[in-house]
Amino acid sequence: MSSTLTSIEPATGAKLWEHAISDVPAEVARARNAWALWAAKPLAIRIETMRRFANAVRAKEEALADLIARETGKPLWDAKTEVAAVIGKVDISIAAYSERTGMKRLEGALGMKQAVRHKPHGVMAVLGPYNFPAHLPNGHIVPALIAGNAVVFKPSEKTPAVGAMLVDLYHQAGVPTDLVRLIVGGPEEGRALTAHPDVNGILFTGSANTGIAINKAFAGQPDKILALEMGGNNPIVVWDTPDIASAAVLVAQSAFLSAGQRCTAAKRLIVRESLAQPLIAEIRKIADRIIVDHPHADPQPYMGPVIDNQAADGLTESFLILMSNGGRPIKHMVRPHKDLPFVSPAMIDVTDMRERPDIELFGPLLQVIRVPDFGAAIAEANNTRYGLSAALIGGTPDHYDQFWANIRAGIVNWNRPTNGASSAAPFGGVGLSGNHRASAYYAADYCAYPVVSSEAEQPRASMGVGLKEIDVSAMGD
Ligand SMILES: NC(=O)c1ccc[n+]([C@@H]2O[C@H](COP(=O)([O-])OP(=O)(O)OC[C@H]3O[C@@H](n4cnc5c(N)ncnc54)[C@H](O)[C@@H]3O)[C@@H](O)[C@H]2O)c1
Ligand SMILES: O=CCC[C@H](NC(=O)CCC(=O)O)C(=O)O
Repeated sequence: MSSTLTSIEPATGAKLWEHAISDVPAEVARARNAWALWAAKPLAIRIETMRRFANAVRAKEEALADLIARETGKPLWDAKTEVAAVIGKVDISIAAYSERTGMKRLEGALGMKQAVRHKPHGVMAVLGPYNFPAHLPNGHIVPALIAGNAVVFKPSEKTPAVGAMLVDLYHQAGVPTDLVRLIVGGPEEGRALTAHPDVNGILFTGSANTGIAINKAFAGQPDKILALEMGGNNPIVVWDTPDIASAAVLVAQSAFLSAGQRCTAAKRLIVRESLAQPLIAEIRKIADRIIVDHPHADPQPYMGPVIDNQAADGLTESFLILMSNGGRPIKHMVRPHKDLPFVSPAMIDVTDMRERPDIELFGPLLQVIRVPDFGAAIAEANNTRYGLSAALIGGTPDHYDQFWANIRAGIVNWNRPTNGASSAAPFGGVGLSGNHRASAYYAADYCAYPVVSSEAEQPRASMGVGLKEIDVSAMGD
């Protein structure tokens, strides 16, 4: 067992970063000790510290974007949008805290006064994915800190350097060093956090398999908070539209942005049989023009590599498995460099497959399903255990009403891509995509619990009915 973790640049195979594996109990103890003082600080101080964090990120935005691009392989322009989301998260979380978990006064019958306030849970463990190594963990950490929690943060073992830089930025902004602790490690350290008695909750973003494992590990512990943000097998349905060119662009963006490594990426294109041929031809033209290159290349690429060779091998193998089970290739997945994880965008028609695997193929691989009518399109879209994002392109307002009413997902869009969700809205899915604890604007909800207090300035009271009369004659003078 290695005692260090090494991070590799996907685009070059070069070593990027190395660090000793963390001592999980020691880090949790430091966060636990720092918690009470932070929770007792006025909200205004916690908010001010988060604003300083946003400024600290602004001051280092070039360096952070560069590191994200190098460690994930995503194009530099894509990494810059991730940094913008990190900065934007602060103001959004401040507004969300006051709207969703702020203080409220209620006036009841007979002048009874009640107050609703929120308390932090304690030490929250944040487990991050590799595809958005800064933005998505930050989407748990900022609301957790505003609410008064301490945080132990374990970035993905594939992107620890970005995680380390994020933690440095919190500290530079004045977040106490012991309050946010970096945990360097992999699944073993994730399991140690899950099992630790002093961790009050896990805020997780990652794959459904890992989310389910954590859910099982938490069985019988109703006192622990668990927010699961997991993957998707997201459908994009294209129905009657005169604008095939725009529909094709929306499909290509949904499927191939960030090399398809977004939880909201479209994995299945469901299209009316009569539109299939012209639409597929148009998407193919776009896919043929997509530049796949190093994140810093000039001209700028649309896609970089996927995260590592194992992921690239898994995708090309999946393409072959779909083919050998009846899928008809529309555009093959090609690996231009034998030892590096670059893959080209790929499409396969799986309409005639008897059984389609309902798994998230986390890369630029789009499966096409042709259907005869709108009812069949909705049935196909729902033919998944996941339920994160779904989009309808084209169709009438009636089609959209029907789509919205029948689709089982946390994001249901019309004439917009499946991905690119806003931080200013709730973000989460159902089924294998999440456990009904939406993140983004609703992250405030799982970072604090409500406490209701009935309050009066004096202990004035009466028992009301059901008491014996007082025998006044028996009372002394
Ligand atoms: N819904 C969302 O908001 C969202 C956002 C981004 C990514 N994702 C999903 O994340 C996945 C890609 O990320 P990934 O491959 O890094 O996910 P992953 O599940 O492999 O890892 C996520 C984190 O969990 C840790 N971990 C792994 N096994 C663990 C265990 N048994 N116990 C505790 N922790 C453990 C990892 O070390 C990592 O930090 C995709 O499925 C994607 O759809 C979801
Ligand atoms: O990979 C998963 C996230 C993709 C991204 N979603 C968000 O950024 C949600 C907003 C937030 O968490 O603040 C997308 O939809 O592209």
